[in-house]
Amino acid sequence: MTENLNAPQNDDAGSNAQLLDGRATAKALKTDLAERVSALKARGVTPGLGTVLVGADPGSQSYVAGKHRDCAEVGINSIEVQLGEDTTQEELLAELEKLNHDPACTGYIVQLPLPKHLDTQKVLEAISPEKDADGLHPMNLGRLVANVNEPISSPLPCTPKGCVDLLDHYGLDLKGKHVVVVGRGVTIGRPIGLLLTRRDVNATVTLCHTGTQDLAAHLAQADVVVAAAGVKHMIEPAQLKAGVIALDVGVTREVNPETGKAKIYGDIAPGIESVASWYSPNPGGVGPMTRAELLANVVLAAEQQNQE
Ligand SMILES: Nc1nc2c(c(=O)[nH]1)N[C@@H](CN(C=O)c1ccc(C(=O)N[C@@H](CCC(=O)O)C(=O)O)cc1)CN2
Repeated sequence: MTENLNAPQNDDAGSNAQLLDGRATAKALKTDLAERVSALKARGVTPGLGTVLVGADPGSQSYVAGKHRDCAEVGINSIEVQLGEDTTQEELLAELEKLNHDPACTGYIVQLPLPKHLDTQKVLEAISPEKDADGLHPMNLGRLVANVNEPISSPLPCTPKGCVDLLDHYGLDLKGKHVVVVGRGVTIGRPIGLLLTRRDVNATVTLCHTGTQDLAAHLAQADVVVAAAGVKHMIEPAQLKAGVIALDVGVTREVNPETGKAKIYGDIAPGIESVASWYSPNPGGVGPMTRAELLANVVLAAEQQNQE
């Protein structure tokens, strides 16, 4: 993190709210990744991303399709595994075993959430840690907890890494800032606290969840809010301090029954521009960063699996 852009403390702070543009930042990241992929290809190595989708949830289908479009954009090969809703745990584990041994697959993900009859934790544990493109295998999460990055740099969970890189891209310095994270899920809420409290970021983090007694009191104190509960518009901008940096991460996807079109809603209700100093919209903020970070993990894995 570079320049220090302290949150304004005055009442008209929101009039100059600036956009944390995830689409533009992800594009820049992908340009850099495409160069690294070209360098790998020049050495005869083509990275391959595998995705495993169980069932036909329209949101998950759309995210997986987006991941493969991104792969094509930067030159990564795609391996798509599509399984029926009634796939058993054993059948799913057998598919993962195939990917664990497939030399064309550098890294892969299992799209979440899984149908309820499947054991998500056991599934994540069955992914080879070296091919864990989501950074959600317990060994990789454990390395994040232990803050070990040498000699091998482990894959980091994509959404938290996307948040950190988005803030970094805009030169926002979180040193000494109080970050309030809302939501304790394994893909965002839990790991982001670990990233933001590393010495290179040096923020102070409060993790709020459904058991938090006075969420409003925590929100009112926050210099930075990471809203990752997945509850549509649960946070009103008026609950936040003037000058707050707001990252709207949670996703609620609603389909209009008349048009059949899906619309995305974040966790923060409309109007954040009038309160925040910086804000990430939803859509258009952390979502595209999540996708770019997935590619980054695949490229990193390919580089590490083929060290000169
Ligand atoms: N295995 C995983 N499953 C899930 C993850 C994950 O990181 N790994 N995160 C989410 C879904 N997700 C990635 O899979 C994801 C969500 C949203 C976006 C995105 O780019 N959103 C766009 C809007 C897209 C739209 O209009 O439909 C945006 O925010 O602009 C990318 C990836 C749960 N599952």
